Amino acid sequence: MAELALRELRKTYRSRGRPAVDAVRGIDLELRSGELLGLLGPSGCGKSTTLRMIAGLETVTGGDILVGGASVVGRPAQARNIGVAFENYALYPPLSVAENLAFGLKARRRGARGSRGEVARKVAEIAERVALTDLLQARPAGLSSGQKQRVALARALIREPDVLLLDEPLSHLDAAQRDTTRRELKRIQGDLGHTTILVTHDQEEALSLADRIAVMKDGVIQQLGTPYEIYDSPANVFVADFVGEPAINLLPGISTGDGHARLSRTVSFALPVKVAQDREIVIGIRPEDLELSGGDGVPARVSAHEPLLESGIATLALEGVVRPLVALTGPEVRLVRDERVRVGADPGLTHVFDAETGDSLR
Ligand SMILES: Nc1ncnc2c1ncn2[C@@H]1O[C@H](COP(=O)(O)OP(=O)(O)OP(=O)(O)O)[C@@H](O)[C@H]1O
Repeated sequence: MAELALRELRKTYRSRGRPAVDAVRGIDLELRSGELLGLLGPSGCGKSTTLRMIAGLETVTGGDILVGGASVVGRPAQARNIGVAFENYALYPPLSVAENLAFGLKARRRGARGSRGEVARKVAEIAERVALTDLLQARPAGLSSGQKQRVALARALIREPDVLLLDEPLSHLDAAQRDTTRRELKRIQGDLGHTTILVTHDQEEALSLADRIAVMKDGVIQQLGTPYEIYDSPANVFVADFVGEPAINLLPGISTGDGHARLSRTVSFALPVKVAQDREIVIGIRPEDLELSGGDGVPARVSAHEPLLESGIATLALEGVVRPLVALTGPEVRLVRDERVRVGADPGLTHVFDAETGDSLR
């Protein structure tokens, strides 16, 4: 396995008669050998373009890509030793699973093809790893989405790549398959220790699989950190809003200068840091960090309560505040519409952002 580094990587798509699209605007990333990095962002943020440039399927407008310290930018895809498992599987329908896997091996070894025995041994070995042994003679059409996904993964792995690229590996799976395949993927990646980039728009996928996450928007990395760092200390409003389910409450307010944010004439929350008086800010409080208490706290009216099994979700109205507040409630809490409650938040868990730039002020 090798380290992977992206240096100031850029991509501008130019097509005649159309404005140029700056899809990737100077990305810097360093992956340790064996690390799994999640590249997370909304549709159109440049994730796939980044992956395709690393794989050699897309030209680079600027910057460099280094595998094990050596630039691969000038090399064609087949000479990069990078394994790619794409969203749409790209399996060959007339071939059996075993043949699809062997094909992956041969495609790279053109000229220096391994012996038949060696190919068969590698196919058997990788099939065992990803639990495909019983399906080696099946055709792709007869497989479930999760099984097809495992074949695509096995085909990328059989090349013993220096770097593994996974593009939305779980997006075609139903909820139950996604859970099991995600666990399998984590186990396999952990066992084999490939340096891996996983592209996804699904925060759960990124949070559960990745050692570190790079959150991307408009071709720029907004924040790079461990899942906990991203979740606990979002660098800006975009990251705070993109990561977390239900989404963080983001409420515009004015700093009072004495460690509070005023959200309306009667509603204010304590801030984790001192902010200059009259500065326009946005406070962020995660639904799970709000406490419904009988004692102190801000008066609120319940506008809806969804009691789920392990927890509930309360939607609350604060006096004079336009946006509703969403709070997670414990399994024992029963609320009715229009009930009056008090809601509070630990200032240590409250986030504060500049209203204009969106940057965190913590
Ligand atoms: N071949 C192309 N020609 C022109 N523009 C492109 C091309 N491919 C992608 N783009 C544009 O580049 C930007 C980034 O696209 P990209 O597919 O990398 O984003 P993404 O984050 O992977 O989104 P998705 O998850 O929807 O694939 C988008 O604005 C997209 O429209």
